[in-house]
Amino acid sequence: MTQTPFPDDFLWGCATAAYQIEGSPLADGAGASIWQRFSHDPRLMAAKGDTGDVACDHYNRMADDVALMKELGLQAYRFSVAWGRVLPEGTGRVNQAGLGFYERLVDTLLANDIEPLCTLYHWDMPVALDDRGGWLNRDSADWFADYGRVLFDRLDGRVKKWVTLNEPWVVTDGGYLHGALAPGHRNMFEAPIASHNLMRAHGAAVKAYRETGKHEIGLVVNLEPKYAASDSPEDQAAQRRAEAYMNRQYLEPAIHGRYPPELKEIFGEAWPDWPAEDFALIQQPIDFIGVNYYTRNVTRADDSWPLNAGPVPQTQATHTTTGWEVFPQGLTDVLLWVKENYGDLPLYITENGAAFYDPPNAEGGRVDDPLRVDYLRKHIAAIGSAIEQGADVRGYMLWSFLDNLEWSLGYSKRFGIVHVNFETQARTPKNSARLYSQVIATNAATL
Ligand SMILES: N=[N+]=NCCCCNC(=O)[C@@H]1[C@H]2[C@H](O)[C@@H](O)[C@H](O)[C@@H](CO)[C@@H]12
Repeated sequence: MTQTPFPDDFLWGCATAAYQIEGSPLADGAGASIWQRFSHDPRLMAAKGDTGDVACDHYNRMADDVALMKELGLQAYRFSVAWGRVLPEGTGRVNQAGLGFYERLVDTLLANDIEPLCTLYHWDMPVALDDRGGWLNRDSADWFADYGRVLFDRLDGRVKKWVTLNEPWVVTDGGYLHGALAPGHRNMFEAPIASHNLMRAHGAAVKAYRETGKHEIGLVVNLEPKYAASDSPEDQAAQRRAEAYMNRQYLEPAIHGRYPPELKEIFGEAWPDWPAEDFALIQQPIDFIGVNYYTRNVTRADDSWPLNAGPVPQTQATHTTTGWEVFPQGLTDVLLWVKENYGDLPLYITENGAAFYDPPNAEGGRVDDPLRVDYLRKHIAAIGSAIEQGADVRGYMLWSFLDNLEWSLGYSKRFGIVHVNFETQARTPKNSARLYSQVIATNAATL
């Protein structure tokens, strides 16, 4: 066994998101989100009948869940705020009961020596704002900044690491281009507009934070390294398009105040001429980049829409139940790619994990999940390798603490290191949770 020690102050935690775990989406005056609407629409939801009405019932079980985080030795916990709990109409009136839940969550975490990392937007826009155009409305930047101010004013200081957006790529590719996620639009002209307004909103929220904030704020992007299938010019160009579309579309404007040129090539007439002043807003300096890593993509030229670039199936590799290749090297590669392209901003792995079939094991409530244990060992070692090569990685938020609602795929895709029996709401740490506790205790990767 080889041990790779991590930096002394490396932060080990887990990540979740409001709509995926909380349940009670309309409790205590909360306003419905686009996921409340989407999950109840059998025409849209792939896993028909799987809604966020109960989920992991975390809204009612928060204290016990935090106690379990403490038992596992978590040092940090990345959660998201349901915008509609705090601002039921999205703007204006503050729902103190909703804000109070997050205040209790933060205080309970701190009382258990667990650092809170708070994500403002993890996909659940209030329907009241979606009905006003949602991310297609340029006013969304102001709506989002005002929402951020409510949270910054109440929680900054207790929360010292803020995230504006979780994965703007998934929000627009899933919600506006392909329609697989809320709000379920399929429109090539809408996707760039939603993307751009999301990034304007990111900038506006960072700017609002700098008015009073005394700590750190960053952006979380999902990065999937693209490896050209061959040296052919066609595959090389396909790799550049795929990398620009998923991996550069958000970091380029946030860090460099520009878009990659491939996006105009991809979207053509659907790619607007953006007002120059928008980039000054988007390019607000941030304190860290959050990287969500799950898998890689071997990319070749094909006739798929809209990229004319698609994956080469890696049939020999292990895959998760979401169909993603297990490829730990991609995590090392993508962390070094961020360093090379976006400089030495501190990095956090804000999500990494895998869904596998986890047969609950009756004996003593154990859940044996060897594939996830292996996945975590290898990906944590991959981070150690990136750190050894100069990447300034400060923490790791494992996805996810609990089995939860995997968006349109429902509850069958289990990412948790803690098994949830959705009939009884019983929580059972899996063997992967025990492994993670050891990693945290030793502050080292062991392979
Ligand atoms: N093909 N392929 N490529 C992989 C692309 C991954 C894009 N999806 C994510 O990153 C989502 C992120 C989300 O924050 C969380 O809310 C989700 O539960 C996890 C698990 O799905 C991940």
